[in-house]
Amino acid sequence: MSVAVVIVAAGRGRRLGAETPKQYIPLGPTCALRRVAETFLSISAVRWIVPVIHPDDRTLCLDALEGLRDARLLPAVDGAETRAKSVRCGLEHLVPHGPELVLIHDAARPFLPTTVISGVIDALQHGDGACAALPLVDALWTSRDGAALAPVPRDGVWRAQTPQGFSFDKILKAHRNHDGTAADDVAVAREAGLGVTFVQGTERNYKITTADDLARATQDAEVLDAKRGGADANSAKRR
Ligand SMILES: Nc1ccn([C@@H]2O[C@H](COP(=O)(O)OP(=O)(O)OP(=O)(O)O)[C@@H](O)[C@H]2O)c(=O)n1
Ligand SMILES: C[C@](O)(CO)[C@H](O)COP(=O)(O)O
Repeated sequence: MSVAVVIVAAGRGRRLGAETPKQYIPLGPTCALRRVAETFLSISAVRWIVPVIHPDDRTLCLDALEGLRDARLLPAVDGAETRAKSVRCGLEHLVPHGPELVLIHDAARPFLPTTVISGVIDALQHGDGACAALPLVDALWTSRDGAALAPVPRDGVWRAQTPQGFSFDKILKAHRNHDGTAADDVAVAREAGLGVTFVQGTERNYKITTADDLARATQDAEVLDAKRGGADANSAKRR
């Protein structure tokens, strides 16, 4: 199965409110966009990767991806004013390549384990759509003016993550028929009547949305890079 990847990175990070869009903020030596690109490049089934960026971020993107010399990493394309419209820009760019499957991932989720990617690809052998997700564990409430009103049943409620993967032709058609407002691609797929299976995500694959998330990501990057540095040093000693 030929697999393409769309990395959506055209957002402005308004809820974080930093000067630089969050996908380009250094997390240790490398930013979220580069971490995500490197993770997908480590998967041999992946044949094409297209980053979708804001037109104002061309230089930031070139700096972020500098030195990643791999023909599978295609030049970045411009996104649009909503996430769904940005995804569509990426999908349209992949049309000439004719992939069978496409994985769509947020650049703002920097710590994506390769096992989650494999889980999504595996699930696509049996259906049109698959989404990394986690069952909800906290109690859910409605409220008014900050006061608790009523509990909301949480059985069967999931928190969607990315990657969200699909048969390429079907999700392209779904996006072409969609108005560009959906929060994620599962919503676009369901609107088109496609089946989507949830596969096991992980808490590590969180999205940087707020300042707390950025602080957490900065710490996680330090721990992860230290571990990797240790592992690299050990394997060099064994050689
Ligand atoms: N018009 C948009 C909006 C979002 N995204 C991307 O979609 C992912 C998830 O979006 P979100 O966390 O909402 O990012 P932002 O839109 O940047 O954040 P905010 O809503 O706080 O402005 C991010 O990787 C973001 O770059 C995109 O490519 N194009
Ligand atoms: C695509 C997504 O990351 C899945 O959780 C999410 O829908 C992005 O939406 P947000 O509302 O901008 O956080």
